[in-house]
Amino acid sequence: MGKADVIIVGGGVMGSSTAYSLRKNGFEGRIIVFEKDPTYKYCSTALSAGGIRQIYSTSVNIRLSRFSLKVYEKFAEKMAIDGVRAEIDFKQRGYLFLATDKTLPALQKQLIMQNHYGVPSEIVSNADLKSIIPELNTDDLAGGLYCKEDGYLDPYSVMQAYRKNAQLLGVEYLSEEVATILTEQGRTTGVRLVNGTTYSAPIIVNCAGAWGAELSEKIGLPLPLAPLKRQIYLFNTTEKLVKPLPLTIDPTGVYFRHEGDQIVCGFSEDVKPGIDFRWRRSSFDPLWPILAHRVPNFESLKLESGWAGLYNYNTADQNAIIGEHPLLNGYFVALGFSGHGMQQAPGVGLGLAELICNGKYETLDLTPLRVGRFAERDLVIEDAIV
Ligand SMILES: NCCCC(=O)O
Repeated sequence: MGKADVIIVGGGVMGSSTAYSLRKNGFEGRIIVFEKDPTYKYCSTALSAGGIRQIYSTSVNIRLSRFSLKVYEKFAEKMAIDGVRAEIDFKQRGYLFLATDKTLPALQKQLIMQNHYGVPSEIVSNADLKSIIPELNTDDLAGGLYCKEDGYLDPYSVMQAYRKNAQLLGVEYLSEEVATILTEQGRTTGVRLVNGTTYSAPIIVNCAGAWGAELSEKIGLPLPLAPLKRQIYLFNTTEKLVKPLPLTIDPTGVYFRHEGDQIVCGFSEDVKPGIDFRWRRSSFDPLWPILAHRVPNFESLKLESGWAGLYNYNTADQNAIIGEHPLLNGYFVALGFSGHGMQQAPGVGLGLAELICNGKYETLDLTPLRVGRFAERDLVIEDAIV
């Protein structure tokens, strides 16, 4: 039997940010991260669209995302190894929610809370929209909510930088799959791997993403989570846009941004919950007219490729579930990010590390995202879920 002080299940961005932050917070014990797929082929981090925004409607999401964005701004230098910067291609080209007459008042309300926490978001007019995206069709719009500090980055590079830095600090990564968490008298005692080996540890952190719900359910602690397929498309336009795009969200929910010279776009389709990575070209058909209506240059687009990833979707309130489980000592979770995990990973890792090392949050209060909120009927109602 192996022995550790902390076991983290899942080595994606959440698990790796947590492992790294534990070390940075002075945790000296043995930390093992079990990652079943070291190629990260199906990991939600690697398949994410990489949008980084602070424009949310709830205090906890705004604070957590703002903290994380500030980390990303200095990430390349801070995570450099042997003088080699950890480039993450963070392009602060802004985030833009386009609004109709109907949706603008809700965005105006969000703005007050965002500005209160120092987020430099602003309500922009149709004329402003034209200066941000000169080709935009604003005929049916009433303006938008824009934050120029926001943008997009390369999620895989962020995850790898956390992983490499954690390893340099002595965190062990083992390419094994955890079959179940072991418990005894109301506390965690370790994990059993699919290969039959057991590892003991007083603290287990479930960062298993889309597979995290199943792991929790096996020990009788179901969480309101479901994996949902999300497809992303990459296309070319013959007529290039004159300016780089912010990550732009159409009132229909279709979003798009530049990826080099190409455009990445996505949409949260209505799908049945389940593990499904099949990318279908035909799913793009309904998006094309929406894109062509919004930016006439997209009329003649050429769909090049795409991929499908999974949201670890919180079916109760579409927000992260973070912290120690109230019914099992030593069992911590960071799950349910519902498509906004990349925007929060640095803050989540730090928060969990503080909670594990010191028994409380110090830098950022993430209590609103606690596991117990479902039983307490104290949900976090967030209006800005894409
Ligand atoms: N979740 C896809 C990217 C858009 C957003 O949530 O900001």
